[in-house]
Amino acid sequence: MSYLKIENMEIAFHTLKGKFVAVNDINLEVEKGQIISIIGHSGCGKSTIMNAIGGMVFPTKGKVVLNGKEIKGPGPDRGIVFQNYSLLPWLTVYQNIFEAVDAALKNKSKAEKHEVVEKYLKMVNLWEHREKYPKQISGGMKQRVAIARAFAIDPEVLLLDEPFGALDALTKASLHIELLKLWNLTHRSKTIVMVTHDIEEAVFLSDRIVVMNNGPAATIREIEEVNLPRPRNKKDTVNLPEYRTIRERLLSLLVEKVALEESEFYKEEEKAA
Ligand SMILES: Nc1ncnc2c1ncn2[C@@H]1O[C@H](COP(=O)(O)OP(=O)(O)OP(=O)(O)O)[C@@H](O)[C@H]1O
Repeated sequence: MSYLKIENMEIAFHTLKGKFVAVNDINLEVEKGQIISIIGHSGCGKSTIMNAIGGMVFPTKGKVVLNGKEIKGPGPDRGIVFQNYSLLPWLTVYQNIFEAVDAALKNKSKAEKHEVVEKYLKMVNLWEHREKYPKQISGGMKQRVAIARAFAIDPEVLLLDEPFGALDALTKASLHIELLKLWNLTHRSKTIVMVTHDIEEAVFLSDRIVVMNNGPAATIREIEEVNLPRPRNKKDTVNLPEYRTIRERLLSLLVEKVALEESEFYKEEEKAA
């Protein structure tokens, strides 16, 4: 039995114009410890699927099962990292992580909790910056705090919704390595589901990539297996022929869609002329 399983899921929203089906007929099985990315055009339901795993939206058909139990709401077994960092501005870097650890790790003593915070802050090279407030650190540093916090509270599943979306290429590349470092530190036992628009990021990090069709009523178009060797580093991995093959395949899947839509647009224009 799979660790995380999405079965025949439809998610519809009630809108002023009636029922709007965002995603339909979603079937996905994820093994424990895998890193999965979901990619697709804007509005194809990537965040909706993530939110269903997070227990923040509910399937209108089908179900999401984690570790044998149907997901009925949010829980400490799942940690979420958003693009906008979601740090509390009135707390320091240290306090932002400590508050979360304090609330989540109920069985640990205060001293053990401080050890956890220190360990993860050091892992993401932010120990020196622990007394700063979010407004005093860069976007990349904030994202590192958010990721360290997510790992520190030790959820079994990490849900990353475009976690590196707003960052420049260099910061992004170093955060990819930080993420894999943290994942290795936990003996690759954490299951990670990530939404991204960045094909290269998806290939570099993932074991499998879910490519969505466009919405409404979006479905899974294809699931690509990424059998690149681990541990991965940017320099070697991006030069592997398999890396390029998967990247090209994903590009053609996503760009083909844009090309088709564009040709429809021009046909409509011709008709109108
Ligand atoms: N609460 C809601 N009520 C109504 N419609 C919604 C709601 N949440 C999402 N939708 C719609 O569902 C569709 C999928 O949205 P979702 O945010 O999951 O897409 P996405 O693939 O993550 O998009 P993006 O890449 O732009 O972030 C969109 O058409 C969106 O407008």
